[in-house]
Amino acid sequence: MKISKDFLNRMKDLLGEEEFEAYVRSFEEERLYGLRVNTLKISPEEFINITDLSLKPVPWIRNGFYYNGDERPAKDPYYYAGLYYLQEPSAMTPADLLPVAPGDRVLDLCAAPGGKSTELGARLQGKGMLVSNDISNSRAKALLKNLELWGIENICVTSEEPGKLKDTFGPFFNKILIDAPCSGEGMFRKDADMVKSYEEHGPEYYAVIQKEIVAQAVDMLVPGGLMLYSTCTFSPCEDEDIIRWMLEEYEEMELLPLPLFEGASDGIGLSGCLRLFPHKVKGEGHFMALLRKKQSHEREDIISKETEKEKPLPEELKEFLSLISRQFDTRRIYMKEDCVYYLPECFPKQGKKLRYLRTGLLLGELKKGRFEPAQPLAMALKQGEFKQTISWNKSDERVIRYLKGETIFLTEEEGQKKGWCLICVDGHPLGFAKGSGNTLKNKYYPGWRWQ
Ligand SMILES: C[S@@+](CC[C@H](N)C(=O)[O-])C[C@H]1O[C@@H](n2cnc3c(N)ncnc32)[C@H](O)[C@@H]1O
Repeated sequence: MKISKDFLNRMKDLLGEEEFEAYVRSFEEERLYGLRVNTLKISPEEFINITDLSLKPVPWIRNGFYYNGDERPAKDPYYYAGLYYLQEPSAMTPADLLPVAPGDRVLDLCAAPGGKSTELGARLQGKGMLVSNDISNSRAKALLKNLELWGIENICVTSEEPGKLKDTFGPFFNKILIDAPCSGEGMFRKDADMVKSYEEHGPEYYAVIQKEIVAQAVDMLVPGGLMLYSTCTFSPCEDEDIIRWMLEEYEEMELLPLPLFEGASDGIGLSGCLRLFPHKVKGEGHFMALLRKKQSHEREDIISKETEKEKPLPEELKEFLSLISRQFDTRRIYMKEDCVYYLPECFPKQGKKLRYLRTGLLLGELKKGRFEPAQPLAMALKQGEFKQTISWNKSDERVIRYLKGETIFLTEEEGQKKGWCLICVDGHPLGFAKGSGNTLKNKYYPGWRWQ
């Protein structure tokens, strides 16, 4: 790997001679592979019991694990069931340090492909709302898939400039994550391509963008709300300098010191921030700072108290929802063209239109008197919640055949099925099928098929 002298000199200045040597030696070590367990669907302890992967815990992340680089966790039915997300261990830290709780209104401003949003969404446990945004439409599509695979139902996915979100939402969120676009110095060992893009756009280029994003985010935070700013780069001009600038520019913002853990370092020249270096932790490079907008109590008027009226639902939709043992609040059901969505509980009425890739959980489509359930609904269900469920062991060859989109035949023991069935692997939903005698017509979403 060819790293510019200029960058290495800057690192030497930043770290001092001795630590710099240790940093350079870290490039000879193998890159690390990590996965994070989806606590919406399974506990880390249960996951360890059922997986074939050889896992070792990431010491500072409760649901984070290292796996061996020669294993292929993305070719595993449990991956298709959304039980885990593949993520470099240091990158697990920002979402872990933003204290998100059920009921929060969370904005992940630079969210694609969803490494942090998936964790934030899991922490909401279906209550409150997560708005995940990325300016890049193509990256936002990957984000949407990851969030839906993960089974998060209270999401909105947008692809907008932060200023447009600010004009629409105003001060609305009580937790904001900015995982800012950056020069990526902390990822050189993991991804050699980062070195090439670094030559094109270095720290100074990104510092301008970061300030623009932060400025919009401050205005979207309610008083008392928390903001976690993170990058995967080392240059202070993208890290501590941005935080210092924010504190000077917005006197309502204050820095909340982050707790250090073994291997983590304090901010450079600004105590209370947190840095991760590849020569000190088993992970790549990261920077984080937690801030709060001052004022002790939140504004009461943020969410409109205006309540929607109960809506009459089409009969075919009512009939399908009766197969699910969960109460749907019909005021949150939103129909656009033939698609039916279930909006998050605090979805605000907005004046201006945003580029939404998704508003809430996609329940399905109304098709000439029928209702066809959608893949995201299957992923958001628990096995016991759907009337007719079929669960196969991971070793049953029909699991992969189902994921490939093939028609499946039931055994005599399984009996005959009629109508919609939720297909599961070891009790974890994969998608829908429609039973007709001993045949299951495959309804797995074609765009997600096993390749
Ligand atoms: C570091 S990556 C985010 C990684 C993501 N948080 C994750 O954990 O998977 C930064 C993202 O910011 C997006 N981005 C760049 N400029 C932006 C802007 N002005 N507003 C919002 N997103 C932006 C990029 O498209 C990129 O996906």
